[in-house]
Amino acid sequence: MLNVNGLRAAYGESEVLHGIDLPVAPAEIVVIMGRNGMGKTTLMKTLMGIVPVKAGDILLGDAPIGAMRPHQRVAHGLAYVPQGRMIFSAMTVQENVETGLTVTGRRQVPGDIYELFPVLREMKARRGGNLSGGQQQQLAIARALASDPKVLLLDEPTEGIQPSIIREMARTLRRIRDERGLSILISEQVLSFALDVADRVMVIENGQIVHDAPRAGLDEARVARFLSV
Ligand SMILES: Nc1ncnc2c1ncn2[C@@H]1O[C@H](COP(=O)(O)OP(=O)(O)OP(=O)(O)O)[C@@H](O)[C@H]1O
Repeated sequence: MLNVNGLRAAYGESEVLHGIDLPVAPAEIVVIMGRNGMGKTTLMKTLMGIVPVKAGDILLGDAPIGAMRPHQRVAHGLAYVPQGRMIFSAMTVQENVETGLTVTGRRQVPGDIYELFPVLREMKARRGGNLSGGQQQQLAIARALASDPKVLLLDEPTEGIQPSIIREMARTLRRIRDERGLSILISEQVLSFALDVADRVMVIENGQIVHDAPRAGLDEARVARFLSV
């Protein structure tokens, strides 16, 4: 569903991604793990078109999207939950979700989004800034789903969220995958969450993929070693 081949990206002269190959199958959840500064956020931003592609291809289904502007990528079915969530804090919960509708032409938030996140239905009229970290993360995912994506990107979704909510988030993401057949790519540092949610785990180090294995039979100790400083 998402196929990335030989992807390179740079900030000015400084190349940060050095040829990433990354296939994400339909309805597959892939978690990219790596320590701070290894290139996870740069990868997400390059996939979204916030950082330009220096070389390589990004295919979403059959469509080459690597030269498209971010909003065109969203229209083709890519959705993004950025690190830090970026909720519009002065807008209500409902208004936040509605900002995700723009590419679909719909006026109303589909009810199944609130079925996934009942707490958001209860809090529709609250300002986004008044929600807890876990609720804001649900809101950011709901906003991304409102654009009816084929591929969902989440950058470090567990950051600043308590362990019980992290486990619930893993369940919800698997449910979204099962119900919608969505492909999901997550960047993460928390190994227990990756083990809960992933079908495949990859490790990025200094802008290169250094490990790639299915969740079943994953050598957890080896992945943990990559994550320790
Ligand atoms: N805007 C920028 N300009 C120049 N260099 C940058 C910029 N953003 C990130 N970098 C550099 O790119 C490299 C990868 O950073 P990136 O943020 O992608 O890592 P990360 O794995 O997402 O880390 P974190 O977990 O801290 O978010 C780092 O060396 C970082 O210093």
